[in-house]
Amino acid sequence: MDLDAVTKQSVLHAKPDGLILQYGTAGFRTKAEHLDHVMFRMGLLAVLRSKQTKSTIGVMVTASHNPEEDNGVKLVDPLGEMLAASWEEHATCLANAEEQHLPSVLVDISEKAAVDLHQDAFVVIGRDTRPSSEKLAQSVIDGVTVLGGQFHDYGLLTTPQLHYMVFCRNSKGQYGKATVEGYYQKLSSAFVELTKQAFCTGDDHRTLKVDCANGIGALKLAEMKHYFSQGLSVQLFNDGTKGKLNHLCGADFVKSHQKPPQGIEMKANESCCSFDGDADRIVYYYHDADGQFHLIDGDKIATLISSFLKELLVEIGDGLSLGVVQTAYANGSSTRYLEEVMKVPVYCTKTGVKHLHHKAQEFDIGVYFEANGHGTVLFSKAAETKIKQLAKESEDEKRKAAKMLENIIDLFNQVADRQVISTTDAERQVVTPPGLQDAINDLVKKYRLSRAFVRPSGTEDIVRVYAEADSQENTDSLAYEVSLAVFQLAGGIGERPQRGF
Ligand SMILES: CC(=O)N[C@H]1[C@@H](OP(=O)(O)O)O[C@H](CO)[C@@H](O)[C@@H]1O
Ligand SMILES: [Mg+2]
Repeated sequence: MDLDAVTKQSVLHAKPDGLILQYGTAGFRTKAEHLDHVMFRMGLLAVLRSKQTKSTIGVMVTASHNPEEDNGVKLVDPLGEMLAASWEEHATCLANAEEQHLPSVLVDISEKAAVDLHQDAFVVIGRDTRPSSEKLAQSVIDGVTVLGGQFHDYGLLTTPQLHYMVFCRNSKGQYGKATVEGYYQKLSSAFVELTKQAFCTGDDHRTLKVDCANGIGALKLAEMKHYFSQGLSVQLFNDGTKGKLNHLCGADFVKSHQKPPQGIEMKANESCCSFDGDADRIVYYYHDADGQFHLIDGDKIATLISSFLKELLVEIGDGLSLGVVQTAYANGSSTRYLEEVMKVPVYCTKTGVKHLHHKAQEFDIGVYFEANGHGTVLFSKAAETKIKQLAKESEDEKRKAAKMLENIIDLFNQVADRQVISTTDAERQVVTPPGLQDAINDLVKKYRLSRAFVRPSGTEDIVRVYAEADSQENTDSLAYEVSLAVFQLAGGIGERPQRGF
């Protein structure tokens, strides 16, 4: 490591004095103007991680569903998963080191993680459409090059595409071609094949209206839609030509307001969906003939996918295990339905794709979704081999089911001070401050079929309050009462929470 060169370059990406940031639920996130040094340093860290794993590492510049003025960065590990937890700590140390300590922190990380500094390093970089992203991606590149790493800058990419590129490169192309065309080809041909197998006659022409949150999803879907042939016609809305990123649109808006985004025309029973700012979330919705809005969020998507998979697994009869992973934000009825009606085991992890992904890897087939629309299905290597074999060798009905599963494998890109509040039990119970959990328990008891919990966000400087109950009115009241308890017992500042916030 040429530490003198690092010190010299770092002056051009100086850390604002006293600024402390945490590698949170999905990397670093804050106002874009505070992130230049973090980007440079994540370039440095990506090189060390690449040397240590002897693999390509990804860096994605995005702040996902957060406002346009924010930005963020996350690292992607060799198999396309989120950065390992032990390296999140290194990331936080490196991002917070004062200028003069930067060289020693780099040496320290290399020693602790037993990085072979003679090894080559390769880093791939992607970014979303935020005005600040291009310059910040250049700072990542500066960090990579000063430590002698090689890189490929993909420029504008969705988060799932960057995960895909990393895995393709590390599987030496076996997973697919590490290009955007490779991505479109792989996923669209699996989709087209599967719809041929699964649809009944009469549904062979489908239209889907897509709210792209005025983000990167619009650019990439505009390219990808030509690959679906005639089986699916895609119409783009909120494509970034007029509106602001994530403003009054996108998956987060639709999920948290439980209403359609602005900028989309919906007729009765038309299928619509929304991405978030980096297109790694999706929620579907429609208006019925009476104008009632119906949301198919992550919980419902997980349920639909699991029931489809379960039918196919029964058909192939091969005893492969199926499990569903959710977070505390999953609606209680979806958990009950999966466990009691579908008889599928359900597990709850902390918020954030990295936690769900990890748990889902324990099954032959692991379905995981956050209620807000992040999710995928993971197939173990053993399950994939069995399915491929059955698709070739077995009898008619079995073979048909196995062939569908084979396409499903390819369809999923398998590659994911508020701190006074601390939590346990997959974030469903408050540990500190004392008294807050008792207060929540008392409030929950007042309502039927109710649940509530609170936790500090890992992407924004806020405390999130979750509530569910038997009616909208009761849910709103419970949410209001819990937020008052938080305000009183966790040292709330500023205005007291208002009813119907
Ligand atoms: C309740 C909620 O939606 N939380 C989101 C949000 O995390 P917070 O730690 O809650 O801010 O952003 C994460 C990254 O996009 C996403 O994984 C997660 O589900
Ligand atoms: Mg996102």
